[in-house]
Amino acid sequence: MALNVGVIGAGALGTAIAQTMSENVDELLLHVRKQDLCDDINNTGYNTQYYPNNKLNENIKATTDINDLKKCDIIFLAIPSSAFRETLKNLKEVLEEETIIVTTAKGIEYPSLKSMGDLISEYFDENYVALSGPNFASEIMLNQPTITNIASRKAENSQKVKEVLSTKQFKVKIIDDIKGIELCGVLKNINAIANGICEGMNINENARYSILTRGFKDTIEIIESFGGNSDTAHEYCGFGDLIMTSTSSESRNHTLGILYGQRLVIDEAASGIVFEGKNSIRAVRDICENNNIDSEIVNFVYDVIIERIAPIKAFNKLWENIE
Ligand SMILES: NC(=O)C1=CN([C@@H]2O[C@H](COP(=O)(O)OP(=O)(O)OC[C@H]3O[C@@H](n4cnc5c(N)ncnc54)[C@H](O)[C@@H]3O)[C@@H](O)[C@H]2O)C=CC1
Ligand SMILES: O=C(CO)COP(=O)(O)O
Repeated sequence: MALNVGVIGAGALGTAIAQTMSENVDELLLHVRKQDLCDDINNTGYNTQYYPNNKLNENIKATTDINDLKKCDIIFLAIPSSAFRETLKNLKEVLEEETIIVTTAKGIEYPSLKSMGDLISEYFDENYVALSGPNFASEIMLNQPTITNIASRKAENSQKVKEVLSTKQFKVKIIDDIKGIELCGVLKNINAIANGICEGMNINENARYSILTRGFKDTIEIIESFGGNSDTAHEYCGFGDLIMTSTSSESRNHTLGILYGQRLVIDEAASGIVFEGKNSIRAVRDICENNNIDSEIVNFVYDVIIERIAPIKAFNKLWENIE
């Protein structure tokens, strides 16, 4: 394929989608922050930090120089949402205005309440595409069957991104709801934490799945209030990702919830693990307040994680109010 494609972020997801797309392009540029990891990838063919047992395809070339991305038609940002603004500022110095930027991050900026797409359009007009779905990176890396959704403001951009991403195993479905797709990714993380807290406390399954049902309903309400389409909640990026991450021990957000539910507090910053949901709680709570939405699930997660209220006390309040 003639398109030049780059990925920024050689972490779990960036490496996995680079591997997938390298099937479709002549050369895939993978931007890495650290020189030693960049050298490892180029010299050994392994991302020794994230996937020491999976050989990368030979046409993946790592670089630490952002100027190398100048020639890219499409750039995927596979970095945490907290790193978006700084990265976009740097990219603005080197990229052409028409470069398509794809966001994979499931986070939101606080206190601006801007989505990653909103941030991209601050620097690069409307040329962005959002990607989200039930997509554990470890499975994508193993070339296991996966579907994702993408959405954008320009149909031709979605089409180009679909072309570079699609393989026999990795399917891409275009939807027409840029607001909804991004919110689904953010809200499923809050639900994953909520269900993790309940699991950590050993709350019974009848209650846990009722809470998940309520979380799905709240997701729809929040999406609609933010100008999204409720149908998006029924997509892979909605229902699929919500259920997957709320119930799977592979999810970092779900695991974080379990730890809080067990009252085991870890040093999250020192762990270096990306817990997007934790960083989104205040933003989602503000979105609810601004739109007069009273989400018991959002309040529950806020009470336990931010206010540090005892999980059982927070759960009793949730259960009293849930209908
Ligand atoms: N891991 C997964 O299964 C999936 C992750 N995502 C989303 O993708 C995003 C990235 O997640 P992961 O790849 O899992 O995280 P990760 O922690 O595995 O990788 C993050 C990458 O970003 C780089 N990075 C961190 N701070 C940076 C900064 N300030 N400037 C430039 N680069 C920086 C790191 O060096 C690392 O290469 C998150 O928003 C996550 O929610 C979405 C779908 C699946
Ligand atoms: O978004 C994901 C899979 O779709 C990954 O979820 P976690 O960030 O909770 O691990």
